[in-house]
Amino acid sequence: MTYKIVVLPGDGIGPEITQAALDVLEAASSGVFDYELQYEAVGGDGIDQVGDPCPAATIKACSGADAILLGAIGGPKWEEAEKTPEDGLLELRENLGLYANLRPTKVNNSLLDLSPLKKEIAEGTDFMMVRELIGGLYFGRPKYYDDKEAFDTMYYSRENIERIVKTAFDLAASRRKKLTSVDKANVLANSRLWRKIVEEISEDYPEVEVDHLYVDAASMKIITHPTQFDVIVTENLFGDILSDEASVITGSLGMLPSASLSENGPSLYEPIHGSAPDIAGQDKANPMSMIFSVTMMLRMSFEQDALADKIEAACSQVMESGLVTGDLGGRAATSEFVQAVIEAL
Ligand SMILES: NC(=O)c1ccc[n+]([C@@H]2O[C@H](COP(=O)([O-])OP(=O)(O)OC[C@H]3O[C@@H](n4cnc5c(N)ncnc54)[C@H](O)[C@@H]3O)[C@@H](O)[C@H]2O)c1
Ligand SMILES: CC(C)[C@H](C(=O)O)[C@@H](O)C(=O)O
Ligand SMILES: [Mg+2]
Repeated sequence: MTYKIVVLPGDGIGPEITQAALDVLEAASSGVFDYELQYEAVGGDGIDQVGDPCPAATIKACSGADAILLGAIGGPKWEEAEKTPEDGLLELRENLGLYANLRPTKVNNSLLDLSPLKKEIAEGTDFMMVRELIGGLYFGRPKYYDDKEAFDTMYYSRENIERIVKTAFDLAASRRKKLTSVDKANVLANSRLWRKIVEEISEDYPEVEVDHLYVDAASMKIITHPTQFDVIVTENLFGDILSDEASVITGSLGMLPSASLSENGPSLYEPIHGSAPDIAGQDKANPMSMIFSVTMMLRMSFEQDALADKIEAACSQVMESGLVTGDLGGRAATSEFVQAVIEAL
């Protein structure tokens, strides 16, 4: 069976790390996993190619794919566009119904030196953030600003909260059976409903231990006690912020992948970071976020666990040898790192 993977390289370092990860996949998968790639435009690339950051052809191709890989979008060139690359990304997520964004923070205990945290704090960190991806302040209407005032709308329906919370409970039940729900129920109406629904659904999952944290305290505990977490579930904006914070425990934002799931359609895999315009085009980007996005795809969309393990083992071996990119304190170029991973396969 030949699987169809739609590839959206995007902008900035997006195309560089996408190519790097696909080179690794090609070298590792020969004779084991058969796939074909279809490239489509998104973000600034979509604006440049067809005048739209979320072209209809891209949505159509994604809908018919077995999985989607996205590099990153955005950059100064398109900041003033009528429809920005970021608008395009949100439109893509909404159109594909990608409601659950899974962002794993897992520390490799043989690479503890890469973490800015003390070894004894970072060691054993392994949690999954489940970020609601198509609701909340990002999508609520009205949304408006002029020179005198601005407003955004934070909106969640019961159905949308139930859907993401159930996904998080299912995940916790398959892991270490601990779920932390992060909200701001001491201030926000949205969070009050969120917390109530988490409590209701917890009755269906007696084996899962549940606790609630306010988002400000959560941001502190993620850094001081990262091993205390198993699955974290939170709304869109909180999840955006907390996951960039969490990534640092592994050593760099350039390490974190994600999987975005819909109810029936294909899943989309992308790094959690952006297009890094400050290092784009310089062969400096850490491709690990994209390589891990590919291994998440292999596991979650194609049940290719052995292939994913093989790729990750080769990456660990290279990083353990000290060959890492600048964000992790090393000097390796992206191309040099990828070459070493391919040799280690
Ligand atoms: N999903 C996405 O495509 C996505 C996510 C976040 C930001 N963005 C967009 O990206 C653009 C830049 O935003 P930003 O600078 O705030 O965030 P960013 O995530 O692009 O970069 C933040 C910092 O992390 C570094 N970094 C990120 N990924 C790295 C990697 N793989 N290797 C090494 N270093 C890496 C960058 O060099 C930069 O110093 C903006 O247009 C923003 O809207 C897109
Ligand atoms: C670019 C932006 C719209 C996006 C988000 O906020 O979701 C990004 O920060 C992310 O984390 O994927
Ligand atoms: Mg973000």
